[in-house]
Amino acid sequence: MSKIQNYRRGEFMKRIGILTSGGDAPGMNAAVRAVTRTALANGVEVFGIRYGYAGLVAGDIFQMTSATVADKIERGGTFLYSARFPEFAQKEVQLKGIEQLKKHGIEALVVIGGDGSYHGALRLTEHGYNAIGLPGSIDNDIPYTDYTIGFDTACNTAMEAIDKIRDTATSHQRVFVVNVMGRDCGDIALHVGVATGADAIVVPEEEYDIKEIAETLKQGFANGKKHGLVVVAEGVMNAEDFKNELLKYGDFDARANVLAHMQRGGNPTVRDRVLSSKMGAYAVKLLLDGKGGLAVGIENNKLIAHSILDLFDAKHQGDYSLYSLNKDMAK
Ligand SMILES: Nc1ncnc2c1ncn2[C@@H]1O[C@H](COP(=O)(O)OP(=O)(O)OP(=O)(O)O)[C@@H](O)[C@H]1O
Ligand SMILES: O=P(O)(O)OC[C@H]1O[C@](O)(CO)[C@@H](O)[C@@H]1O
Ligand SMILES: [Mg+2]
Repeated sequence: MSKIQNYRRGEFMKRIGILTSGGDAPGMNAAVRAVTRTALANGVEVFGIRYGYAGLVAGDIFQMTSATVADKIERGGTFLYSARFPEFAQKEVQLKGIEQLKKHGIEALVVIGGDGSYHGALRLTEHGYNAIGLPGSIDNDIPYTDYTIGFDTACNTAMEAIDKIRDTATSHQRVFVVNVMGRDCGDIALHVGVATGADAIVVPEEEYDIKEIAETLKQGFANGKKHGLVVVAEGVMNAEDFKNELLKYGDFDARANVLAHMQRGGNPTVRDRVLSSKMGAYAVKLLLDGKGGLAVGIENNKLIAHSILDLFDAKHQGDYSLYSLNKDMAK
């Protein structure tokens, strides 16, 4: 792996920085709080960096106290703000970011974000600044972690929205095709589909047969069901297009619905707050141990840290047993 600075625990490390990057996720604030409070408890000063890597390069950096992170654990979004800043893939831009870190005496960084943000963290570590990544993304698309920060909240938000959709679907005996987020990952669709009793779940990781889905829906109505529900991961197909395809195989009264960014907002659930708190504290421990270029994860309820490099060769493994489980229950 890349260069590692060997700070001794608490001895040389005086200041760390923290930023949030990529798509925001509920629980990011709880993670920032955990990092800040844990660092302060270990005698390390903490600097917040606004607007992800864009703010790092621009020098939008401020010292945080315990009070800065008060009243934040329950809030959605990220109070440090986020940004997509593709310029950070360029070495000269990364070096500008490092100049800012040096200017503020910041010796190491915690980055909360997705796979793109991890690339930035790895580059900083390679340039001699230890950076640790925390998986902040609603998509649950990051390898070597069972769950990402924000996934549970997003699933609950989508589930509640679909429960409401079902009220109107039943009243009118309609079929609803609902898009949930997840870009190229079907985890939100799988979990939410099972939790809402969907007739079919469509995810990028599994083959689907639209004719078979139409038959399941028809059978449902024949069995006395008063509504139909198909949960489609956004990466597979737009809900409107999927609905139109479905109508080729069945004479349904159907509607399409895209839940979109509402899934990214809202107060984090207990699970997300606890996960964020554990991961944030662990990231500080790793930095105090002189480690960098690592991504924090949780596997079988145990905190782990993997080289970020390993993550780029791996693919997140979801619980695909949910797919067949749902198929059986939809019959
Ligand atoms: N190859 C790279 N090298 C350095 N920095 C990168 C690289 N790729 C992405 N980044 C930085 O990380 C930021 C976030 O990346 P991206 O937009 O891919 O989101 P993400 O972290 O993967 O989150 P999500 O996919 O969950 O929204 C980018 O805007 C950029 O600043
Ligand atoms: O509109 P934006 O910010 O580009 O993000 C949309 C994407 O972000 C994600 O929510 C991940 O954060 C994806 O599921 C979605 O495709
Ligand atoms: Mg990403």
